[in-house]
Amino acid sequence: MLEARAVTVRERLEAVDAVLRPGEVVAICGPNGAGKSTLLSCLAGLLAPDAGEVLLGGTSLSALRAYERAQAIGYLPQSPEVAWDVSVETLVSLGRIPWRGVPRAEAQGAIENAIAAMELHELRHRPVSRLSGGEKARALMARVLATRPRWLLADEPLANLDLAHAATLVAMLRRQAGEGRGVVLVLHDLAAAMNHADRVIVLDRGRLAADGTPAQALAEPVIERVWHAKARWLGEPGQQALSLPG
Ligand SMILES: Nc1ncnc2c1ncn2[C@@H]1O[C@H](COP(=O)(O)OP(=O)(O)OP(=O)(O)O)[C@@H](O)[C@H]1O
Repeated sequence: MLEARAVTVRERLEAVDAVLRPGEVVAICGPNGAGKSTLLSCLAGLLAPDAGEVLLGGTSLSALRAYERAQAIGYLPQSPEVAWDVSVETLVSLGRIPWRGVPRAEAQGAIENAIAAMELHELRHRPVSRLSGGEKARALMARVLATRPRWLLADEPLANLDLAHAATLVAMLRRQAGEGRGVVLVLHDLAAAMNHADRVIVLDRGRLAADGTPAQALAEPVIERVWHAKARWLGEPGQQALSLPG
């Protein structure tokens, strides 16, 4: 389990509690500035809370060594920077850094699976500087997958993807959850959260506003209270769209 216990970051998060379970796809939603990225960074162990703590399997993240944390938790930031202009294949292989000492064949298998999962075969030798925004996003997700972490934390992973690649990514994340990994996604697209998450956490001005099934946490009255929008859900469960008044 990955647990946020009364996590507080000054002026950004106020005593947020959340217990995340393996096998679940959890969406973190909320308006701009609500604290979503801040919470995800705390869960990844990249930002230390001012108060409260994050526990992984009962152990405080701050007590783990950096490589142990990196083996367990894969993190895709909202606007990732790539420091060196390496090829896609090299970038993906950087996901194996936390696992130094693991047999080469196992590492290569993880890299090949990640390249296949993100449909990057044709781009594997291309320098990162010559990728489109969506291609780069897929390459960076493949780097996270190559680590084979128990937890996949991604900030707006669908933002740059076209329809088909977004569907591929959603299916892949569901498979990861089906294999027992925990998947935590910051999503602005409330329909994606409604249709694809098992559970939704809503933040509002640094506080927990709702936590439950998508139907509970993204109910129309919650959307009105948190987003100040009179929206209506249309369509069948699993294929819902959000209609906003013009
Ligand atoms: N490094 C920082 N130092 C101080 N305050 C910050 C920092 N980064 C973000 N903030 C502030 O903390 C609050 C929460 O930011 P955060 O990025 O977590 O929001 P978010 O919900 O992810 O927003 P968005 O949807 O716009 O990406 C915002 O008011 C933001 O201005």
